[in-house]
Formats: sequence, C-alpha cells, structure tokens
Amino acid sequence: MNNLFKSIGIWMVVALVLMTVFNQFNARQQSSAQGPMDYSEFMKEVNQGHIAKVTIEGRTLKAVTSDGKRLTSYAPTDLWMVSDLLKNGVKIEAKPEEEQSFLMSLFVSWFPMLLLIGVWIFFMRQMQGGGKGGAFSFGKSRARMLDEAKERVTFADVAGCDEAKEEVSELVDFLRDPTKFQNLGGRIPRGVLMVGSPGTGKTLLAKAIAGEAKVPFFSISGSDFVEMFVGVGAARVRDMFEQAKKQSPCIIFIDEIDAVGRQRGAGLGGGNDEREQTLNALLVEMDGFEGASGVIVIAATNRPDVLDAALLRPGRFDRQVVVPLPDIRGREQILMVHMRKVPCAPDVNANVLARGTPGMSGADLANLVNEAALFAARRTKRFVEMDDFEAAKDKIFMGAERRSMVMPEEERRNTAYHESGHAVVAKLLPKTDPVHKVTIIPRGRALGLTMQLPSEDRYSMDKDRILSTIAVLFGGRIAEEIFMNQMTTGASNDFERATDMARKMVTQWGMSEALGTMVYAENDGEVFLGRSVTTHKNISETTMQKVDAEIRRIIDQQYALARSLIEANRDKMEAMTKALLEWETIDAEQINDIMAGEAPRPPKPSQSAAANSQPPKDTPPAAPAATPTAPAQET
Ligand SMILES: Nc1ncnc2c1ncn2[C@@H]1O[C@H](COP(=O)(O)OP(=O)(O)OP(=O)(O)O)[C@@H](O)[C@H]1O
Ligand SMILES: [Zn+2]
Repeated sequence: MNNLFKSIGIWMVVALVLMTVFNQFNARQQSSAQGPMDYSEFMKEVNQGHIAKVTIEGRTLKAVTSDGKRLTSYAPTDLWMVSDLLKNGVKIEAKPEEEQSFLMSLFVSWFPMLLLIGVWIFFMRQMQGGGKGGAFSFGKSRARMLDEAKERVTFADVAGCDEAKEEVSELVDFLRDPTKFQNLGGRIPRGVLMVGSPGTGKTLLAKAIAGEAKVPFFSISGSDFVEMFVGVGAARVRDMFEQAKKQSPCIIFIDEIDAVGRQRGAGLGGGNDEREQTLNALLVEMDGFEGASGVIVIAATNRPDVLDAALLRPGRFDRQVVVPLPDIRGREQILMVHMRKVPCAPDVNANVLARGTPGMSGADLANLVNEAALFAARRTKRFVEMDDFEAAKDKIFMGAERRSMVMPEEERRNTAYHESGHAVVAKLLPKTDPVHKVTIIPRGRALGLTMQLPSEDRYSMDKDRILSTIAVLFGGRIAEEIFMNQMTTGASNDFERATDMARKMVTQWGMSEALGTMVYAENDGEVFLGRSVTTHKNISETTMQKVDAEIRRIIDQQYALARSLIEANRDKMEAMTKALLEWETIDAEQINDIMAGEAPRPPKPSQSAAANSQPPKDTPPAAPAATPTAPAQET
C-alpha cells in the first residue's frame, strides 16, 4: 500500500510541475504577440485620441491606432471603459471570446490532471491483475527479483575485494548444483553476513554470486520489514521464504539487516514488538529450511556489533564476509571497471586517481567517474580527460564551485588570509598531510578551502598527527586576527572540529596523561532522532571538570603553537595571500615555491581551463560559511 501512495505522490508532483509549465507557456503565448499594454497606459492612449478602433474579445482588448499600429491590452472590469472609448470617438466592436480558444485553454489546463488520472487507472489495473509480472508476483513480501537478462552482474564487475570474492566462491559452486556439492561432502551454507561500510559493494557482490551461479536473486531491505502494524513484517518474512523455495536454488539478499536484527529488548523505550516478531519469524525460517533446499540468505550490514546474537548462531548467519574499503590498488581496479563504461582520453591515469582518493568507497569511485563524464559532457568534449576527473574529485571532496557568488573585496582578502593561515601551518608542522590545493573560490558551504590529501592509506591516527591537525585548524582564525585584525564566523566550523578532536583525545582515545587511558564516553550504537547518541558513563563531577580542563589545555597549547608559526612567517603569509587573490586557486607546486621563499610559478593552463567552465546558476546565498580543511579523517 505504501508503494501505491508513494507512486500517487510522485504523479501528483509530476502533474503539478506540468501544470505550472503549461500555465507559463500559456501566459507566454498570450503575451508574446505584441506585448500587451497596461490598461491605464492604454486608456491614456485612448484619451489622447491615438486609438481609432477597439475590438473587445472577452477581456482582451485589440486596438488599432490612428496610424495603423496594432495594440493589445487586458481590460479589468471597468464600467467606464466603454463610455471613455465612445467619448474619444473610438470605433468599438465586440466579439464573444473565441469559443475554440476557450475549449483549448480548458483542455490545456486540465491535461496534466487527465494524464494523472489515466496513469492512476493504469496502475490500479496492474495491481488488480497482480500475480503476473515480476515485481508483483512477490507482492506480499515486497522482495524484488533481479531481472537476470538485463542486469546480470559477474565477479568481473566487482573489483578490489579479492579476499571477499574468494570467500564467496564456494557459494557459487553450491548454487550451481546443490546436490552434487552435498555429495562431495561440502558443508551446506545457509546464511552469510556481509559486513562493510556503506558503498563498499556488498549488494554488488551478492548480485555477482547470483550472476555467476545463474540463479534468481531476490532482494529486500531490512527496513521494508519494519511496519506500523504488528505482524505484517513477520508475514512478509514467511511469504518471502515461501516464494524463494519455489525458485530454488536462489539467493535472498537482505540489505540493512540491522533494521530488523538489532538486539531484542534494546533500544529507546524498551523493545519493539513488531521488530521482534519479525526477527523471530526470520530466525524460525532460517532454522526451518533444509540446506538442500538450495536457498542461501545473504544479509548486509555495516553495524554487525548491534545484531542480535541469535542471528549469528550456527545454522543461521554463521559466516561473515568482510567487504572492506578498497586500498589504493583496489581503488585503481574499481576505477578501471567503471572507466570502461565511458570513453576516456589516453592521458587518464587510474593509478594517480587512486592515489588521490583515499577513503573513498566503491560507490564513491563510481560516482567520481560519473561526475567526470558529466564535466566532460558540459565542456562538449568527446573524451573524458584527466582534468575532468580532477574537477570531479574536487567537487566530491569540496562541494561544487560557486563562481557566480560575488564576494566583496574585503571578504576575499579575509578568506585568502584565512586559507593561507591553514596552509602555512600545515606546511610547517610535522605529521601533517601534504597540502594539495588552496582556493578562495566558494564551494559548497565554504568560502574557501585548504585541501590536504594523505599520501598513503591510513587506518588510524597517532597523537602527534591529531595535535598537528588541531593547530592547522586554528591557523585560519589566527591569520584573520593578525592580518585583518578581525574575527569572522568563517572559522566556526574549524573550531568545532578542533574542539571535537581534542574532546575525543581525552574522552575516547585515551591520549591524555592527566586522565589516562580510560574511556569516558561511549557510543552505544543507538540512533535517536537521526543522531547517534553518546552517553556519558557515570563519572563524577570532579572528573568532568578535569576532562574539561584537559581539553582546554590541549586547545590552548595548539592555538599558541599555530600563532607563533604564523607570526614567524609573515612574509610567506603575505606571498600566499597575494597569489590567492591573483589566481584564486594555487596548487602544491606553487605552494612549495612560496614556502621556499621564491616567486610562485604561474598556474598551469588546465587550471584556467577549469576556470572557464560555466558557473552553476541559481545557487542559494551562503550560509554562515565554514572553511573545512580536509576531507574528514577519522579513525
Ligand atoms: N568493489 C566494487 N567494484 C566495482 N564497483 C563498485 C564496488 N563497490 C561499489 N561499487 C559501485 O558502487 C555501487 C553501490 O555499491 P553497493 O550498493 O553494492 O554498495 P553496498 O555496500 O551495498 O552499500 P550499502 O551498504 O549502502 O547498501 C555499485 O553499484 C557499483 O557501481
Ligand atoms: Zn578554516
């Protein structure tokens, strides 16, 4: 039912949009003829005796001036109009408003409505006739069957997770011929839990298993089971297994299993009856079917820690396959898989791109290729070139450029000093990531950006690195204070991130000598109103005060460090600010020149080519601007 309402909603919106467009179009047509005149303007002409003849068609006035020109105007209900016209000796002709045009306009304004009704009827028919077509035959459980012919995925489409592929290859053998597999003494798999961050290709891998084994693939999301009414989810689970058994061997894929599979009795306000019933139904079904039935259930989650232990017991999801974020080689392979789908110029180098995209998931990389192709298309190129990829990467890391935003000169200068402050501190401190680019072109919500990219994959951060990062974050505001003698809101996000890091150092990462290696806060995995909830363990008031004092100390220390670095390097600050004001974006090489005390080399041509791309139109005005320094790096 939900789906039905959704589709009606969508069609309503479509209809509304169409109506607006049609109305616009209509209005445009009426006005485009000669540009109608204001009524008062028109009456002035009449009273000056310039009008010879008027034809009144409904509320449209068509007039001919004494020197033969044609005018139109639109009459309000003005009782004096006719008498005014007569007084000035204008010849009047009245026509009924053209019937055909009236019908026409009626049709035009109602057409979207009719379309909507038509579509609705079509859908209702489809629903009633259910039991045929693919998606509807599985109606009750809402699981959707993959159209094998159209979207067959193979292992070749999944790149950069060879271990995971290896682990699941046994499933393929089983699905190809369940009985033979059994005769050979293989242990019959039932449930597999795929664990990994969002976008790492869990769904893709599950589809590839089905594709390799050439078996049907049913997919459903855990959240589809969670319904308002108690018992619906459980019924759906039973229905799904029934359908799957009929199609066996096959795969059932349950995405986001944590939506149903959370620990029972947990959660805010105690347990959730409906979810528990659904989970119980799932457990019963998994116990109930014989392995030989040839149904394999694959579930995906990025929070295996919150799952109910009963789900992980032998005979259920007893096998875990970890699908990790790709490393540099993995990213290169994933990029190559997706680059095959777009025409790439010979200068495109997947290895360089892989190096510059640490932390990106498979889905992010697919998106990167897609964005690059869009950039190339916008610049009417026939091939996607390396600088399209660079532009796409910048857009993903830093948000879309907003060149249309006009910045007052004072604010540009302020931003230039702010970013130079980040960059100079980053260049001078040890254990900081290389500065890749500094720009004062507004992007996303930021007025400017200093972009640092790690030179290698990193899986954790050590204390010195975190301290340096905090100092770099403070660099921006300190530069504003010293050189512009002012403080702006642009630094608020920097402060937030710096404080957050300092707090985590003390309360979560055990990096403070004064408080030792104890965890003072924990994230219990519950999500409340869309935020994850951090609960403080029972700690005393005095400890709380110590924690605060320690955070304060870390912050003050790093602030002082950044300040002394900037004070001691005023010349470099001035040089970098000048370069930024002139070129708006400077790259790593130019920054190195400046830091070496030399004049920066001029920008490369590709940079200015990027500068010529069209600015996005209609961007909303800046929110209180933030100036992030680097893509968030967290352990
Ligand atoms: N290893 C990979 N190789 C090739 N493409 C990938 C890979 N990982 C992800 N992708 C691309 O990203 C898209 C989304 O990935 P997918 O939906 O499989 O991720 P997921 O792990 O299931 O994410 P979620 O947890 O959000 O459901 C895929 O359709 C594919 O285009
Ligand atoms: Zn900043």
